[in-house]
Amino acid sequence: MKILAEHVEKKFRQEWVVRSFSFEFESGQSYALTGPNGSGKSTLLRILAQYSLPTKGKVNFLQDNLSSFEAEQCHSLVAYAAPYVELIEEFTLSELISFLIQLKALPAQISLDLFQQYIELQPDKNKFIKNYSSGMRQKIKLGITLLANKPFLFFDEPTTNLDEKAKKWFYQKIKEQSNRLIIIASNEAAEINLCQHRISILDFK
Ligand SMILES: Nc1ncnc2c1ncn2[C@@H]1O[C@H](COP(=O)(O)OP(=O)(O)OP(=O)(O)O)[C@@H](O)[C@H]1O
Repeated sequence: MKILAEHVEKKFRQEWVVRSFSFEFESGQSYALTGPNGSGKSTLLRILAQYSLPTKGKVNFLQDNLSSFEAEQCHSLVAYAAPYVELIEEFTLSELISFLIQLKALPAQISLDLFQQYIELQPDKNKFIKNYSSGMRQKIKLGITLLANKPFLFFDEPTTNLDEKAKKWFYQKIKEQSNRLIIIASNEAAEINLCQHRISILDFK
């Protein structure tokens, strides 16, 4: 599978954030999207995930035979973790996992125990998500994204709020991926170095 971006441009009022971005992303590969604060990494990441529309140009998700997925299928191909993608704060972790399974955002076989083992956290099962620490919430978001049965994984500043142990956990989980297409928007050297390819957004201004 591929993500094909063709002549993508994005303008907010008078500000061009991305100019003429064309790129082919392939399954089994990982890509770091880099650039200084405010350069447009998150904006471009959302467009590539088809969460928002470009001002000009287009993004297509392609099947192995290179035909495009139908627009209504695209959403089901993406798992996305970012500081601006919120968890449902009023749920406990157990309720959150059940809800995500119902939405098909997590596979049916994921249990609370399995999830906790995967994220290497044993938080209080009855605690509301809003009462978890910011690092724990971030790890939960990353766990949900990694465990989603989706071919395209998007991460925006994934190790924000994580301690060293949790960062190493995340790096290891990314290294274990082989068939998925991974895009990480980041300025962190360790996250950028995890990826096989590096794209500087400043080249598309
Ligand atoms: N909805 C919006 N309306 C107006 N301007 C926006 C909007 N979203 C983003 N911008 C502007 O687009 C530019 C790029 O923002 P973006 O968040 O994509 O950058 P970034 O590279 O991800 O930054 P950071 O590293 O700080 O997270 C900024 O000038 C920002 O203010």
